[in-house]
Formats: sequence, structure tokens, C-alpha cells
Amino acid sequence: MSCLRVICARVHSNLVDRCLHPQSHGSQLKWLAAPNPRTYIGSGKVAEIKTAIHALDVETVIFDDELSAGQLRNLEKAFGGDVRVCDRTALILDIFNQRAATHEASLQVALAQMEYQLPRLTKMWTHLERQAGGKVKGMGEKQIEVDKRILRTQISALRKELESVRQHRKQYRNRRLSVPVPVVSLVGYTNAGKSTLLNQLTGADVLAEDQLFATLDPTTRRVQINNGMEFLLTDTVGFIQKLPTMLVAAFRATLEEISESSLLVHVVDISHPLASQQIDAVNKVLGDLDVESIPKLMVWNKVDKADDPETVKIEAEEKGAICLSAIYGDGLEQFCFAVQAKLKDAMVPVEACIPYDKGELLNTIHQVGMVEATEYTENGTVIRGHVPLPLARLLTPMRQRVTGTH
Ligand SMILES: Nc1nc2c(ncn2[C@@H]2O[C@H](COP(=O)(O)OP(=O)(O)OP(=O)(O)O)[C@@H](O)[C@H]2O)c(=O)[nH]1
Ligand SMILES: [Mg+2]
Repeated sequence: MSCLRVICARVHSNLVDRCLHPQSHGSQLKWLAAPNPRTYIGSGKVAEIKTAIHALDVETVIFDDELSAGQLRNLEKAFGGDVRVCDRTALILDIFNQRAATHEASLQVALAQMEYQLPRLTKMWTHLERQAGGKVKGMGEKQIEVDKRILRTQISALRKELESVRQHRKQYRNRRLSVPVPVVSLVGYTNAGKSTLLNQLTGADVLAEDQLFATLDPTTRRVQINNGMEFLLTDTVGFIQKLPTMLVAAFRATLEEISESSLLVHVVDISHPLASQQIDAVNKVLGDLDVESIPKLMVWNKVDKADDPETVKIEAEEKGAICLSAIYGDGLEQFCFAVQAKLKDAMVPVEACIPYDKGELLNTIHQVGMVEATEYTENGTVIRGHVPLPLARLLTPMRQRVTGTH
């Protein structure tokens, strides 16, 4: 396989300059006020990249934004030869395509890819007109219409198949009768420190790297709090800004677990200059995932890197956020207490008498609920505390007195 060399280009980035002129980096940068509608970058930058393509034997040029069909076509024409131009969306779709492990994930990525291709079909058929020497004008256009129709039909078939896969999984979930340990999901912008937090709390060995999409597959580990209560902590793929709608669908399979969580922990890299935009981007994706009803806990991570950690801590307290430095393990205890408090809010108060031959059930109550008092009686162990709703239902026949309901 031949080696792939890539130049990344952005209108407001000096990456290209760094590739082209490592010595003069940072000297004279000219930024465009707006992307060029024909080529996204200006003509001078097109020429510079073309020089670099020849000098470095580049095969692919990746743009850190979504390009229109016209921009893709014009850039490929300008760069000439066999150079492939690819945009941010296509790149992310490629990554997801490689990682899609389940049937549902594969369907979703295929759907996203088709939706991406639909408005970009144009360039594929211009060769027909060229072959005909321009005599048969409109030949390519007709073919494009046919192709678009085929793609639309495939898209609607895929949507139907996906819907039936989802319905099936939903029914399966509803039928599950096992007692669930509360699931807490870590969500947040990519590189916020979710995997680092999971690793610190559970001794897991999830790849935590200073790179985009270090995590793609959800990982779940058990966390035990000092008082014996347990919860499952799930690490998921990070979100990103400028996430095209079609990609939210591709993320959906990976993020399926989120919708089953008892609590969402939103991890923020508070030291990042764009932290508040990243929070907005994550909230936007969460909105699309239909998880509004799940309680949330905000965690401000990387406090150690913040300009003024003390001010950040005061601000966090005002906003009900937990301050952490996951990498150094600072604030983990407060984090666990906050998780426990939030989980308790979603639990049901219960008082029940567990017969002595149901020791396993008693263990489960200790693991997933919060036992506040225990008394040993003739008929069994009387416990008073809070448990998740499904467990409270299981305890109904043994209940003595329910002190309230949610
Ligand atoms: N200074 C500092 N760096 C941290 C902290 N937490 C994580 N990092 C670093 O931030 C980078 C990203 O951490 P990850 O845990 O991989 O982030 P993530 O949110 O899982 O990223 P994705 O999987 O890409 O979504 C790594 O280089 C970590 O070492 C922290 O509290 N302080
Ligand atoms: Mg990660």
C-alpha cells in the first residue's frame, strides 16, 4: 500500500503555512474574510498547496470543513493529476465506516455516506460529456438525475431497515427483567478527558490520548463508592463541533447506551479557550439524541491547566459543577459523592423485609441502591433506603411501608 501524505487546510489556520514554510511559520499570515465560493481557499493558497503537492508527492488534501460539490470539483481540477480532495465530513465518515462493528452502526454509516454523496454526484458524470466532445450536452445531467433517484430509493430503504432494527432493540430492552445497576455515562467534547476519568476511577486501560476520537467504542466499568454502592460508568465517543446532521445519525449507534443511562456526566475541558462553545456543541448533540429527561451532572475537568484555578472553582460551585483534574486524580471523591446524590434523586424510597433465603437480593439492594438502615427481625432483614425503580418493583411483595413515591 502506498504511503498517504496529507495536507490539512483551513481558511483560518496556519497549518498549511506550517507545512509549506516551516521556517517562516507565524510570519505573514493572510486570512480570508470568508471562504471562497469556488475553491474555499483563495487562489494564492491554491497555488501554494499545488506547489506542496508536487514537492511532497501528496495524494490527498483534507479540508477541515465541509466543501460543496463545486468546491471539491474545482479544487481537484486545480490540483490536477490524481490528487484526491476530501473534506471533514468525508473523513469522519471514513473513520466511522472503519469502526462500525454492529449491523445498526453499519447501516447508519451507510445512510450518512449516501446522504453526503447525494448533492455531490455531479462530478461523477461530467466525463460522459467530455467523452462525447461536448456534442451531447445534458447527457451527464440525465445520468445524474437517474443516479440521484437510485440513491434516494436506497436511502429510504436504509431508513426503513434502521427503524425496524431500532424498534426490535427497543422491544428487547423493555422485555429485559434483570435488576439494573445504575448506568452513568460520560459524555463530552472529544479530548475533554472522559477516558482519563474512567481510567482513574476504575483502573481501566482505555486509550486516553491527545487526539480526536481516541475512543470510538463504548466501554463500561464498575465503580464502587466507599459506602459499598456501585454504578456502571460508560465511556463513549467524544462529540465534535460542526457535526453535520447526517453524522449525528452515525454517532447514534455508538451512543445508544446513553439513552439507557440513569445519569449523564458532561465532562468539559475547562482549560480550553473554547470551552463554552464546546458545551453548546455537546448540548446540541444531546438534544438530537433525545435524552433531555435523563439527569445531568456537569464536570469541569483539567482545572490544573486553567489560567486561574481558584476562580474556576468558585464559578463551578456557583453553577453546580464539579471541578476535577482527572489526570492527577484530584476531586474524584467529590465527583463520586455528587454522582451518588444525583442517582439518589432518581431513586425510590423503600422499606422492605427481605427473607433470609433471599440473600442475593439483599446483595443487589446494597450494590445498586442506598441502604440507610438495616434491622434483623424474625421474618428477615428489614432494610430502609432508596433503590432504582425497577428494583423497587421487584421488592413490592416484600414492602412494609413505602415512605413516598417519585
Ligand atoms: N492537564 C490535564 N490533562 C488531562 C486531564 N484529563 C485528561 N487530560 C489529557 O487530555 C487528553 C485527552 O484525554 P482523553 O481522556 O483521551 O479524552 P477523551 O474525552 O476520552 O477524548 P475522546 O476519546 O477523543 O473523546 C489526554 O492527553 C489526557 O492526558 C486533566 O485533568 N489535566
Ligand atoms: Mg476517550
